[in-house]
Amino acid sequence: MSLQDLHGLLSNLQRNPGIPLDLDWVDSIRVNRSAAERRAATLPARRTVKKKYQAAWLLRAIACMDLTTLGGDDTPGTVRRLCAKARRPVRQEVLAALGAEQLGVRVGAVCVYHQMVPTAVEALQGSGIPVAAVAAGFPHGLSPFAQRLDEIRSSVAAGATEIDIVITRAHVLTGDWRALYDEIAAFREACGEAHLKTILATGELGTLTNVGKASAVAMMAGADFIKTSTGKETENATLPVGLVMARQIREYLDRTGYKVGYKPAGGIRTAKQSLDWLILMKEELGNEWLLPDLFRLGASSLLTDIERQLEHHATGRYAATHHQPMP
Ligand SMILES: O=C[C@H](O)COP(=O)(O)O
Repeated sequence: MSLQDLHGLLSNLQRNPGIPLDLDWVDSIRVNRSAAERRAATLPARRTVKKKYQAAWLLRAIACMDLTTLGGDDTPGTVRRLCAKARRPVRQEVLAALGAEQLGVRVGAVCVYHQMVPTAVEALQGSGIPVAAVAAGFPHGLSPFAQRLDEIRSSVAAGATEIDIVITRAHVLTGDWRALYDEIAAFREACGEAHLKTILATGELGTLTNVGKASAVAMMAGADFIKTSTGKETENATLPVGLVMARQIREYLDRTGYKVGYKPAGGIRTAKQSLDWLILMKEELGNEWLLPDLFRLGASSLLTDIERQLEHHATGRYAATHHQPMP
């Protein structure tokens, strides 16, 4: 199956409509941090990707990547260059050497601030690559609620088909699950047909138990994806957090029959880290979560290292980083 076909599967997935808030379920969630850390530590050690398959796995990581720029210094020019990279993330000669020219390699989405949505939509026209916008007072989620809803609607009107919202961390830290549920459900409604990715900012939630509970509430409220971090917290995506969230996704599937996607984001910079995340998905959720409709890696600089590793697979040599220019 080509990577284009994988992207084609996107539209066939039934969206999670959400379910009523189930507080008994939320109360029952308890996470033992040391057990989660031990299990997460064994994942990269127990399962490695054999060298001959590594290039294919790295191409898969690219297909699942939300290529991101969320800088205060973003300009239409840098966003256009990023979109050009999104269309052709790996140099032609590297793909040719890997025998992967026909795969149609491209990224999962391009993720930008609202201001840059029209530029990205125009630059990606005809590519089939969705534009994701961060919204709802990103990164802290503390602007007036009505404004956060407006922001979502404006990004959808501008052409974003995926909306990455942030939650009010205080709702989690005070255990106000009803407020969290209502907030996310309102964001989902404001998204309309656009897919809702719910950023939990896990590094600010205090405990893994809170991460588990917030994951469950977000899915109950209708999140299409749950996502770890904004990339702006001190602690971003970690494997123990990934394990907790993946297990909640599995639990939600078992109880409701709905598949919710997963997006680790923030601090994922090396090809090796991207393989660790793919292994975690395969082990905990199975092969369907290795496809862009259910898995994304949010990253601003990961592609540079993946391209470097692919070049090494293709030629046996490492190129200087400046040979894989990013905007
Ligand atoms: O959602 C994506 C993150 O903002 C990217 O974080 P990063 O710059 O650490 O890769």
